[in-house]
Amino acid sequence: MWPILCIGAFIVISITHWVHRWRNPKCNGKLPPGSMGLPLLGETLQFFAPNTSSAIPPFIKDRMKRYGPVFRTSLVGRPVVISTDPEINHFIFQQEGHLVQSWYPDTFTEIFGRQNVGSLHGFVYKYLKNLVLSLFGPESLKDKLLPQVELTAHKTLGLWASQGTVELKEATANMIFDLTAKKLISYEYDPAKSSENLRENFVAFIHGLISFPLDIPGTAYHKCLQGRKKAMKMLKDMLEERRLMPERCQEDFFDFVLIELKKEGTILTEEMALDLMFVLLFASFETTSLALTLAIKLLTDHPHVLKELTEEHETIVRNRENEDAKLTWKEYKSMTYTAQVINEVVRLANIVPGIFRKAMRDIEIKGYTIPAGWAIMVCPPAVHLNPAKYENPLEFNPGRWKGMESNGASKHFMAFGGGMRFCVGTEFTKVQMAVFLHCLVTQYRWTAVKGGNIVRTPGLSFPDGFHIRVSKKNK
Ligand code: HEM
Repeated sequence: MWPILCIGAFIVISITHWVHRWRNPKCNGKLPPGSMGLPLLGETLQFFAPNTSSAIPPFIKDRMKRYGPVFRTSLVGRPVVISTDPEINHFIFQQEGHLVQSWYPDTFTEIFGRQNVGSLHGFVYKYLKNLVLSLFGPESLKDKLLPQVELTAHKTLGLWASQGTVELKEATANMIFDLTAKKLISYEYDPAKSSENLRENFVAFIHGLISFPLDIPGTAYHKCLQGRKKAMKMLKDMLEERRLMPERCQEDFFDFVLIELKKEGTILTEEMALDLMFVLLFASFETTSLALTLAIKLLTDHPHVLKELTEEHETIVRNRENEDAKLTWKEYKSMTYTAQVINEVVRLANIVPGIFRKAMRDIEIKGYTIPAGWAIMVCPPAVHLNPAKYENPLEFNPGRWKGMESNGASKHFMAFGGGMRFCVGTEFTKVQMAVFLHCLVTQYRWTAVKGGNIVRTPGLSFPDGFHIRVSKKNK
């Protein structure tokens, strides 16, 4: 009897001690206020709970009210400090490689690969970043990508006009995926040649990425992992096939990789190259298609903005010697109001609801200590919807960006991140959005048919899609 009682008491004391330790983590200073939630689960379920508003996510807003702009919590088994404070966010971005390091939950690494650019640091990271910039940076955009983007937009819009209704999120994602896949690996899906479509493996990806990490059949996360496996196999097979082909000069990213892998002392590995291709394919189409879908939804709901935008683009066409000439870089750079519309769309879209870092040592900030090893989540929606900075923050008002069109990143605008890890695809996104809008408003009109409702988990999604009917304008 006594031994059983003793064992029982020992178990109760151990669990109580463990729960107490969970709720009151060790810290060599003062932790930010907050709750660590339930043991192991933390506050993960509340964080991922769907909501249909475009305001600051309820999870964040409630805690800002209760604890102030910086608070602690636990997400997917990790202690996290969440910052909604523009000064702290800015400081964190500037500390990359010093006090903090880019870090994402293990689930992200599982999906994007251990050698993906977001998980690499130091000179290997710099090497990969330069590689991406050579593909999608300003020089490449100006000389090669701008005409390709315009051609793709024209072709796509022509196709849509010949169809009944189009579900915009899926249709823009397909358009962008095709363009990026062509640029990176010269991939074009041909059902006559292969039953496997690379694009199909990326379905519902953003949903799975920012969802509860439960790897069992039926969950979004599981679907995501299965998609990654199949996509990686296809990419690997394609690279193998290319290796067996006669050497050709550099036409796409695969050619570059094969040349680079042959060099003595190269730091590029096949795994790194494949993870990079996967990340770029995902990052380019999933994010920009959400931004474009929201842009068209907002333009549909705000005819006065659409009118001003259309006027800007019609003026560009009118001022040309030949109206059918191709868009030039100078014309793109002259799209001032369009740039304001794009900034306003990405401010409201909050496509990336959290940017993660890991504290490399104890960080003292505004009277609090963030312990070494903890995750830090910078929260862009809280910054973008701050009424002290953006009057009527939920209003779609592109004019608020007048004079600040070329805003890269600032303490109050971090849709594309900030500091050393600032998004390398920013200008590519802006070119794609501006050129697509140019082709759309100068040559086509559209009407909304159904859908357009938004859900955030906390990543943005359109659960019923956004269905529109497109027709050619009568000139
Ligand atoms: C609306 C469109 C986009 C949004 C909102 C967006 C947002 C972001 C954000 C917030 C980051 C910073 C992540 C961090 O600091 O940890 C980032 C990084 C990154 N983005 Fe984008 N992005 C977009 C489009 C693109 C495109 C089109 C590409 C591909 C060409 C791309 C490729 C990348 C890459 C490779 C990184 C990692 C950079 C690094 O670690 O230094 N993004 N993006």
